[in-house]
Amino acid sequence: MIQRIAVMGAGSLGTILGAYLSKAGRDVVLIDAYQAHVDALNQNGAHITGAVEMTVPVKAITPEQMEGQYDLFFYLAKQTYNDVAIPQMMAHMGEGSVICTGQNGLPERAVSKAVGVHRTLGSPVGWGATFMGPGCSALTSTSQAFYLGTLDGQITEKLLEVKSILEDMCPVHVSENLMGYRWTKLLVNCTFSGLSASFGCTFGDVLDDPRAVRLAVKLGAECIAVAKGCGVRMEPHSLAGDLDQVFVWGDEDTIAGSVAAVRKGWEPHRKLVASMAQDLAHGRKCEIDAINGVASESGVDAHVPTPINDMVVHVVKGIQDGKWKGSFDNLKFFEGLY
Ligand SMILES: NC(=O)C1=CN([C@@H]2O[C@H](COP(=O)(O)OP(=O)(O)OC[C@H]3O[C@@H](n4cnc5c(N)ncnc54)[C@H](OP(=O)(O)O)[C@@H]3O)[C@@H](O)[C@H]2O)C=CC1
Ligand SMILES: CC(C)(CO)C(=O)C(=O)O
Repeated sequence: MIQRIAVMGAGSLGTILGAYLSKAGRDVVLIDAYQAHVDALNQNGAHITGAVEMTVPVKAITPEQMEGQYDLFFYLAKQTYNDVAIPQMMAHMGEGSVICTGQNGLPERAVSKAVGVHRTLGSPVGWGATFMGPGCSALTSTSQAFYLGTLDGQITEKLLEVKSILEDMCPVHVSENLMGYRWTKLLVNCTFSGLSASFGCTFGDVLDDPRAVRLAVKLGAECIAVAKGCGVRMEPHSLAGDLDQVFVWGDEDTIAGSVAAVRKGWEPHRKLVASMAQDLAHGRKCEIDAINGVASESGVDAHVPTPINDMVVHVVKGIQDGKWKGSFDNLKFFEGLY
């Protein structure tokens, strides 16, 4: 039975999930490395703005203040912090404890390597958030969903318990095919998040630029080919639309049809700025290796070429290393590839 819950990494997403679980009366603590944020959460509550407005009293601590065992960790720190955060959680887990990772990419690999497949759940997140400052996060999606599953496809009692906890916030779609959800979310991040980071722009700016939106189609087609090559059957995701209609690469008429479908389907998300782009704007390392980097690596394993994903990794790493800035000038790197 899950009683003690921890949200590990209470930033953009974790502040919001923690607020909903606290509001529902759960025994939940928000754990974050940013002391001023932890102090603000304890003093003023979690202030959620954007698609909802609410301020909820919450309990918050830093990782060093963790005590005893937690039954469930919702893991929402960036994958760039895995080396520190996973051991911190492991020190406070019992045999029956689980980590449910909502991180982007294919994050169950690192978590299950550390704690075992039986203590790993995956929960691709179908909504967006932006950290506004100590104590405050903005919910940037008007509708929200979680997707949930285990690596071995079993629908366990623990999984169903976690489902009912996440339902304190929004609908939860459970499937035996977690990797199907993962790859659809990975496509969302490889396409629009990768380009939002490369060009330092919103999803809407990608839609509006004829070359960028074409690149998004080609990136999506690469992801679908790699997923197929890896034997993954992709599942529907609220942010991605009908993949087989939208991300088809072929002759010019086919590409024009895909571009039109992408523009229509992604219009509601035009204000989103990818969390990778936000990290770069703040001079931080972003999750590029865990996103387009993972698509490229999986392409190598599946013998599927991924030239556009490879180039997104190159461009974003160049921004991260201060070699160039995120701007539409970076379209030049993709010339001749699409
Ligand atoms: N934001 C979004 O819209 C979405 C994000 N995601 C994914 O969810 C994950 C979390 O993203 P997001 O909420 O944006 O991330 P944020 O960076 O906003 O929040 C993560 C928080 O974790 C803190 N942190 C870092 N290390 C530790 C640690 N060892 N222990 C506890 N806390 C720690 C960070 O502190 P500090 O600031 O001091 O580093 C930060 O406050 C990522 O994998 C992201 O890709 C998925 C869907 C949407
Ligand atoms: C799709 C998106 C933009 C949702 O906010 C996301 O996953 C991210 O920013 O990392």
